Amino acid sequence: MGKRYQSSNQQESPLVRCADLILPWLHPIELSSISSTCKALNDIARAITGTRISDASRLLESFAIPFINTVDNTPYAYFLYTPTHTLALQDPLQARQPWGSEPSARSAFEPGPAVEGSCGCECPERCGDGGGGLLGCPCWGRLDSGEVTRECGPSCGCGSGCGNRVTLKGVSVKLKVVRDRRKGWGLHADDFIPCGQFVSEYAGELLTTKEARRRQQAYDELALGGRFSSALLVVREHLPSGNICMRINIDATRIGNVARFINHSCDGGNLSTVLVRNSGSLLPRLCFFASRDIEEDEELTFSYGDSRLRPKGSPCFCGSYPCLGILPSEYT
Ligand SMILES: C[S@@+](CC[C@H](N)C(=O)[O-])C[C@H]1O[C@@H](n2cnc3c(N)ncnc32)[C@H](O)[C@@H]1O
Repeated sequence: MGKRYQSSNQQESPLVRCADLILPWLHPIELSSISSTCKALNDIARAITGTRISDASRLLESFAIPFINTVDNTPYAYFLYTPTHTLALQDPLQARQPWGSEPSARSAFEPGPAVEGSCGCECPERCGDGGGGLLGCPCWGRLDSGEVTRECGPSCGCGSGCGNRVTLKGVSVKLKVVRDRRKGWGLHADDFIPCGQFVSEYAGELLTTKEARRRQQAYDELALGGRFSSALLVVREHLPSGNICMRINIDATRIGNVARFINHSCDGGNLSTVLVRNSGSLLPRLCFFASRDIEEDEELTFSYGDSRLRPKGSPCFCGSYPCLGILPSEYT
């Protein structure tokens, strides 16, 4: 394309190259019609950007979760939204999801694997209605460590109003995604969150360990180029003996929910993680609960791990008193 028509940040797309060949042949009326079409498209693109800024969750959560940026001109972060964990896609870079026009309040991704033939509870519409409170429901339970808890799920007879489906209803509190000059985007409370309140699942693609290692290597290389942050989390579920019994790799980098914006804090932050097992689901889900009362506007954080054990990370800007200055790197 003739450099005359190319603005400094314009990529030479096939469309622009064709335009350069075709436009010089047009009558004035045709040229002006093309010009007004471009203005209309520009208006539509601006409106879509505005809608995207207003809700990171694409209407897939109960409350809109806006992006707030007062530090630079990045309007929002682009990723595909899934409210719960989902099977890995062959090529997540090619996957698309409409965002910013007519609402499509339905996740397009396949939920995590189910246990075939499993049976859940046979409680009426709400567990506990049959007497005995939630304690009477066979799905209810919490291990002594408090790190794993059980809930009703796909194989249960109870309905969505059951009180033992706390984490299955998606993000349950008002949140916002706020830009920080050094940490990038971060998740903040947009209202007071009481201690013990369920906040969000860590949703993303479920990967095999081989695929997790492959992707982590690719992400590390991209991160060397600067301005790329990945969100691949490895969860290790331990037996009481302390031996690893299961590892779950959740990648929220391309497909995930707003928990992908939760930054690290060396003091452990204000969120605790709990593995929730739902009757009928093969894999547990990693869920965040408030570990203390959280004030409106406060950033939500948790500990990514101990950076003394994995000292290869980039600088940490958590600002907490015991900050070690290094972000724990994910060990895949
Ligand atoms: C799961 S993402 C969190 C969201 C991320 N800030 C973003 O903009 O998408 C993890 C990345 O966030 C950044 N990050 C998280 N906690 C940080 C901290 N305490 N200090 C500096 N950077 C942090 C790092 O780039 C890290 O790789």
